[in-house]
Amino acid sequence: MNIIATQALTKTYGGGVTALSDLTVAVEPGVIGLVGANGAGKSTFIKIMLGLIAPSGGSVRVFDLDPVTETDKVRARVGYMPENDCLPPDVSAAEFVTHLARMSGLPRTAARERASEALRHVGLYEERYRQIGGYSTGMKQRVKLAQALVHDPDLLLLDEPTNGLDPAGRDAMLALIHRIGTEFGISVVVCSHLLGEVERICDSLIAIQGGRLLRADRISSMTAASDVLAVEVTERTDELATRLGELGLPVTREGRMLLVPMESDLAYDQILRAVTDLELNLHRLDQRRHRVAELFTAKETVDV
Ligand SMILES: Nc1ncnc2c1ncn2[C@@H]1O[C@H](COP(=O)(O)OP(=O)(O)OP(=O)(O)O)[C@@H](O)[C@H]1O
Repeated sequence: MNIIATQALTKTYGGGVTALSDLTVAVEPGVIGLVGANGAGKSTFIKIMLGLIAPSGGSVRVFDLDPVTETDKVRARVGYMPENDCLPPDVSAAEFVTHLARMSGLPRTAARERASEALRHVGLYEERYRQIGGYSTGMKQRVKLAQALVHDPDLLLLDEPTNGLDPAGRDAMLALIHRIGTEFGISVVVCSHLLGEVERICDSLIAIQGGRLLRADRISSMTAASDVLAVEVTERTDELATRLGELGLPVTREGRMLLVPMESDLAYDQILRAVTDLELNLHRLDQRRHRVAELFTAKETVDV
């Protein structure tokens, strides 16, 4: 079953900015990366799924519910971690997360227990009675994640969860998200402009550019083997390139690697023979895999 399905979803803001255009996508459960450059329309998509803003055209269903007319039902099943800093500095994490649990409808005692549990899951149990204002950026991001988890949702929508974190903090946050997705059985949509980050922890990707869908697929399909052979020798790469050229193979060089299209089954054997004839040490010879970054035509659109 799809957890999210859109049909020709479009959002035009006042002033004529089209943030989403004709977006049709069906999303299965799992850890899903929503990637695109700044301004691609990721936050707009998330806000529409939460019923915070209405689409200008097309439709969206979350757990087969309409976020516009069944907003409460959608929010009961969805946890949201916003991008911006939005935490009150003068209360403790325990008080804040308990308060949000109460707002989601839990009785007082259950709310307190669930808040402690959510803060334990994100690694803030020991620090939960300290005021949020004294927390580091990484701890604040964890509080935001805990409040998204507190009402035991089936889907988490995380908007740029690694924002402002140093490399170690990023790794820890990504590991935590991956654990939530795999161990808790909650589906997670991780929204990011950093393709390399989401690629590490997601099963599938939705890539958008300028509000339009580039591709939605499992990462394993996106990185399927290509019809190009990559060959690398430990030294004398130029000599091998010349020899392969003489054999009529169209060779291109990429750093220390030579790339040869597999136009026929012969290419593989010809390369091996050339390496042997020249008495070179073969470092690698394999079918090159597609890279997810190839999705984005212009290199500068995402940081890989
Ligand atoms: N409330 C608004 N009014 C007018 N234009 C808006 C509004 N919110 C977003 N936009 C515009 O819509 C486009 C998509 O913005 P959105 O925030 O959804 O992108 P994003 O992919 O989340 O980018 P970022 O990573 O920078 O948050 C941008 O051009 C943005 O300037």
